[in-house]
Amino acid sequence: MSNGWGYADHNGPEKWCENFPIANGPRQSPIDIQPSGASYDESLKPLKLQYDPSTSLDILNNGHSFQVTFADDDDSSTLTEGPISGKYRLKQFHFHWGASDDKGSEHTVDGKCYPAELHLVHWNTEYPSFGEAASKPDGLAVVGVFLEIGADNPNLQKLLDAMDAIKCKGTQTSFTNFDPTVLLPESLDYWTYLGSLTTPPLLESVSWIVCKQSISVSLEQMKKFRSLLFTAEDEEACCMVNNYRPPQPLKDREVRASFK
Ligand SMILES: NS(=O)(=O)c1nnc(N(Cc2cn(-c3ccccc3)nn2)Cc2cn([C@@H]3O[C@H](CO)[C@@H](O)[C@H](O)[C@H]3O)nn2)s1
Ligand SMILES: [Zn+2]
Repeated sequence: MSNGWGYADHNGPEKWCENFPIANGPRQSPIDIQPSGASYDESLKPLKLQYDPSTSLDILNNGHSFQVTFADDDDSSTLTEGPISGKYRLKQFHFHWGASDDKGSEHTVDGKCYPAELHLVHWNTEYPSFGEAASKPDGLAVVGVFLEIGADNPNLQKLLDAMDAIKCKGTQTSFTNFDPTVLLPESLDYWTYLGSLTTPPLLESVSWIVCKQSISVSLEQMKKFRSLLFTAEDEEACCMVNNYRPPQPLKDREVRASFK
């Protein structure tokens, strides 16, 4: 790849293996979740997500998505229980979405794509930092939530209102007092499997926790996501859409369900 990774034909998911050979590794993400192939595991605990809104810091267009970053220097915002052991701190959340409503999610369910997918990224406090944790097989835990076209979702509005200030790559603005709990579905039933980051460096350090239930997003709200740009102010504008990696081979992995 002549320049950094992205989602275009010349630097997109089919090319990432050139600089990141782990792209063809044994535990890559996302995957197509096939509910009939998932085994109910009664030992799986309910997710325990405890977020302190005062830890939200800012919202950034990083040129691949937009992310809300959280202060992670103490245990104020954590994920515990569920399929993991120990305590994981919230680092950031971001989304992946499509150019049209028929695609955009990274995980699929029996081949069904959703228009967008939310990822809440946490790191294992067994390790001193996110960067250290990211290289360990049990270092990260990402909660995935599908977005489905429906009623306007008021809980997305604060994010959407901030988008005018982060239109271009490298722009960011303060984003305080936000509780990501409002972005979770009513039911926290989930599928879980061992996988990877879905963007380079594609590290195989993620316990994936994908919620069965989706949250709603309206057509107008999706248009706002698609108004962001992959490009910086001084570059030819390129709309930020289709920033998703397609499903990868399951290989020798099992998918467990927290529900019957
Ligand atoms: N589609 S998803 O699977 O969920 C995600 N895909 N990528 C995600 N992040 C980006 C990322 C970068 N690295 C990384 C790790 C080791 C060396 C170099 C890069 N891992 N994930 C999540 C993310 C990371 N960061 C920044 O990673 C830096 C390197 O560790 C760290 O110094 C900064 O403090 C932290 O802010 N922010 N977000 S998540
Ligand atoms: Zn992601």
